[in-house]
Amino acid sequence: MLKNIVWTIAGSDCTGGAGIQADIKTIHNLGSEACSVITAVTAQNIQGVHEINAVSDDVLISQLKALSEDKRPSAIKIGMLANKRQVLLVSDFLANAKQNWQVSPYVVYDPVAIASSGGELTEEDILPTIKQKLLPLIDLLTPNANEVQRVTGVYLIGWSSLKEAAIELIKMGVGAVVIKGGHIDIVDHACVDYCTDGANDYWLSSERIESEHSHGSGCTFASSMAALIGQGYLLRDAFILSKAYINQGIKGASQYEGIYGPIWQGQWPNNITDFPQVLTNDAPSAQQVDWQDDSKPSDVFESGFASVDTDKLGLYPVVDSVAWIERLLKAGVKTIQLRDKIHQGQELENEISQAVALGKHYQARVFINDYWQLAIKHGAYGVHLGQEDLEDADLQAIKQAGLRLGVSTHGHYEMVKIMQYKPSYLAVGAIFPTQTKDMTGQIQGVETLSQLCQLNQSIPMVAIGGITLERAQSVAATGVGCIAVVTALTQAENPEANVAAFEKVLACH
Ligand SMILES: Cc1ncc(COP(=O)(O)OP(=O)(O)O)c(N)n1
Ligand SMILES: Cc1nc(C(=O)O)sc1CCOP(=O)(O)O
Ligand SMILES: [Mg+2]
Repeated sequence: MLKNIVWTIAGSDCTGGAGIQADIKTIHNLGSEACSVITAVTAQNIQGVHEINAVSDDVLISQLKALSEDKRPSAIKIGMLANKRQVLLVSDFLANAKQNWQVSPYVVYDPVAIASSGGELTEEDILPTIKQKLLPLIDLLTPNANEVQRVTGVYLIGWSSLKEAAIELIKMGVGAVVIKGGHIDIVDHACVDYCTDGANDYWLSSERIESEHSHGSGCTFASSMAALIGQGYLLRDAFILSKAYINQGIKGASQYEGIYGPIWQGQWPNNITDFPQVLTNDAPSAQQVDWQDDSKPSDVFESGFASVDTDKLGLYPVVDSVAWIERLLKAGVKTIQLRDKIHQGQELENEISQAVALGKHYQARVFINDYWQLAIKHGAYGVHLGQEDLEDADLQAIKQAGLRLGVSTHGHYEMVKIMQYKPSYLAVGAIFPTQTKDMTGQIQGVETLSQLCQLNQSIPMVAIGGITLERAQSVAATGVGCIAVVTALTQAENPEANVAAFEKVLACH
């Protein structure tokens, strides 16, 4: 299989802990192919940076040229640029690549203005040139607190100042920003990281890990972002995965002796304890860091939603009428959803009450999509809500009525966010492209589904989106335990035969 190629344009760190060495280990360990363009050879150790030997213009250009010929990347990570000439050369190169390459590379820049060990990494003040020439070509900038302050002049003294600084950076031309929380001291027990593309904001909070061994964490984070976005992960998913990678790396580094050791560039992060919390209004994690002045604790986080009494919900048809519910319950289905996007008013209410009655008759789990008030009124087994639906729903009312809650998620970020609510099940989609709903840009594939199943071992999982009988085996092999389908049954020649065939596949796992 062809690997996704990621370049790192950065300086060599002879200790191996940061710079190009950290980048290559990260990119490789996360499953991409790493190519390197060395800008400088540094001599450094735990005492600091002793020497910087910038490569000549010719040496820099010849590396870029050679790689351009047969190793074009999906993403490029830029770290240390040693002088103004290098900033100009790399900017010219990127401008040309973005304009003329068939596939424009996604460019991540970690503005290593100041080495973590304290020594300056540049020969002169290159900031004005960076702002003028390089930043407008950057898709994602990953500064720490010092770098944010140096570039924007905004001091990070409260959570809203991170937003303020990010807006300044986006005005300078970058596509998206992650402000890393490692050196932000608004709270001392947690590390809060912020990501925005100007339209969407993502906030993560991790318990601060007391360790002296974080050398190379900035390089590792930026390389991880480049590798994951190059592999097709959404910004928010690359963000949470990269943060988990750093947490794993800092914990793994504690085995080193001495001071200021390097972070560990480990394997794919698949331990949920390494993942940060997603900050949402009213969540306990947000209160712990005083995230919002006006947020108030919500009881909904205190306990989980009613259980579905099994960790494997089996085949889960999602249908739009009572007629389909009756037909499929007769065929032996035990979990089903009424997803009625047509009826309104009394007709809709009649559909819901009949669906609930059928569920009771056949002793099956009937979930009602979207209409949580009617589901409560008619005593449904459960409710299914999407991300946007959650914003308007009264979750406490659903919980108090004893209804189960299923929630749609699309990737790592949303799954970790929703796990805080302890729903009755978590749906992941769309696994494959589907004609039933526009899921552009949110196709997960079985590999991601598998990662998500490994991460969440506490809440039953459901896979949905483009799943056919032919694809069912690969989906069930992830350990998901439940397959939700629309067209694989509603457009089948023999839906009853397909029910039996899906159940057979699921029973083998
Ligand atoms: C099992 C299951 N998974 C996902 C969905 C989609 O829910 P949502 O995102 O709210 O979109 P709509 O179905 O309301 O269009 C679902 N219904 N069921
Ligand atoms: C309703 C729905 N929700 C999805 C999600 O990913 O949240 S995918 C989807 C459509 C599923 O239909 P089919 O089985 O025909 O592909
Ligand atoms: Mg919905």
